[in-house]
Amino acid sequence: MFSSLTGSLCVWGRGVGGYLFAGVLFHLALPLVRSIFMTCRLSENQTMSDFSSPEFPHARKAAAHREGGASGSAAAGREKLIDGKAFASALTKETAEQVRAFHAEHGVTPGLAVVLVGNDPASEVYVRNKALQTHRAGMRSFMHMLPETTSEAELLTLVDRLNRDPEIHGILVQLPLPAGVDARRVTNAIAPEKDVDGLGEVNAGRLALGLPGLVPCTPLGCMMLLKSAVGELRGLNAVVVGASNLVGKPMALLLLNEGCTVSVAHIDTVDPQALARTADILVVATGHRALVTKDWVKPGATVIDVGITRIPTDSGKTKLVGDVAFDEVAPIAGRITPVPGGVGPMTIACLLRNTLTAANMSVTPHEAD
Ligand SMILES: Nc1nc(=O)c2c([nH]1)NC[C@@H]1CN(c3ccc(C(=O)N[C@@H](CCC(=O)O)C(=O)O)cc3)C=[N+]21
Repeated sequence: MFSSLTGSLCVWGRGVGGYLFAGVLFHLALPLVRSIFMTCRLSENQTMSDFSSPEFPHARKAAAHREGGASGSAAAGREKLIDGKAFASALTKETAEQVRAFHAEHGVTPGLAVVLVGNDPASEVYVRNKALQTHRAGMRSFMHMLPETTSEAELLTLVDRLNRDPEIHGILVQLPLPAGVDARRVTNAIAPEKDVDGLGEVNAGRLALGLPGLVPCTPLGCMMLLKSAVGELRGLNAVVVGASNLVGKPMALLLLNEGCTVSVAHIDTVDPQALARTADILVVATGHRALVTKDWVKPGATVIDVGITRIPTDSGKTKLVGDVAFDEVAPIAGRITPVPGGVGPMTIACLLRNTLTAANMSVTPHEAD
């Protein structure tokens, strides 16, 4: 088994940081942390000490967070926006530098295989952006575009081949898969050390246990944004709306591992709005556009919008909208991610990070835990 998680040192904080192996992996992780703080400074006019100062223990921070709404009622200014696009671009730049260093040291270029079956529009958006970014980060991209009619057996054969291919360090099978294909079986067939989506049972179990592993890209990206916007999360009330295996569940676990008090609202929750109003941190991942209106949000809360729905506009074009009614929520939120330009770009940047982490694991001898 593998024993590290470079891309999310900052996310796991002391919980999992303590498990990290020294050496090359720290070597990788530290510049990343620096870059994240650097990005924070750029976007928030804060200094690194603002994040680590002992003068801000979590209790005071939580209290300040709860009171934040009073002054946050002006129209949403730019400073309210959590700029996922800028953050992701800094992160990918950092990854690219580390890919170069990794190549210089090992003569290996990290390779990512993406398997897309059929033509789900959300997945196509993702694939388009991802291919671009992979090359930008100096990695190799192996695309497998398969017809809607591809059988489960064919997919399993392909995954098996990719598992054995030494040029491939990360494998991502786009979801959703066509009806008739057991997505769980396919996802789980990916070797855990190449499972850059973190959706297999080994990595999901590791996350649940607070052990290092490959963490699902979207929740990982959300955590990075949260840490940059809020700093210390310990003691804050977090509500995750949506309980999917892809986002909601791993998100809740990451927040729990950071010391938040976490609630998950889902389809059977009796009063999700009332629950959401208790949140200092509100993460919304339901796929229902504009579900979360201002009545769901406590003034001053930090709102992370994972939703991404493409809708037609009056001018006959299309646009992307989130699960949060941005125009009415932004004025009362403390900080908020936009759609597009929020979580989406972070998902891709974290996928590249995870691929580099996986490539590192492939060259670094490590013991079983
Ligand atoms: N195994 C798996 N893992 C995934 O992470 C996964 C998946 N399957 N299937 C499809 C969804 C969708 N998804 C997106 C990621 C980034 C953007 C993204 O970059 N969005 C840009 C906008 C792009 C544009 O303007 O078209 C933004 O929000 O700013 C979109 C969608 C990952 N998914």
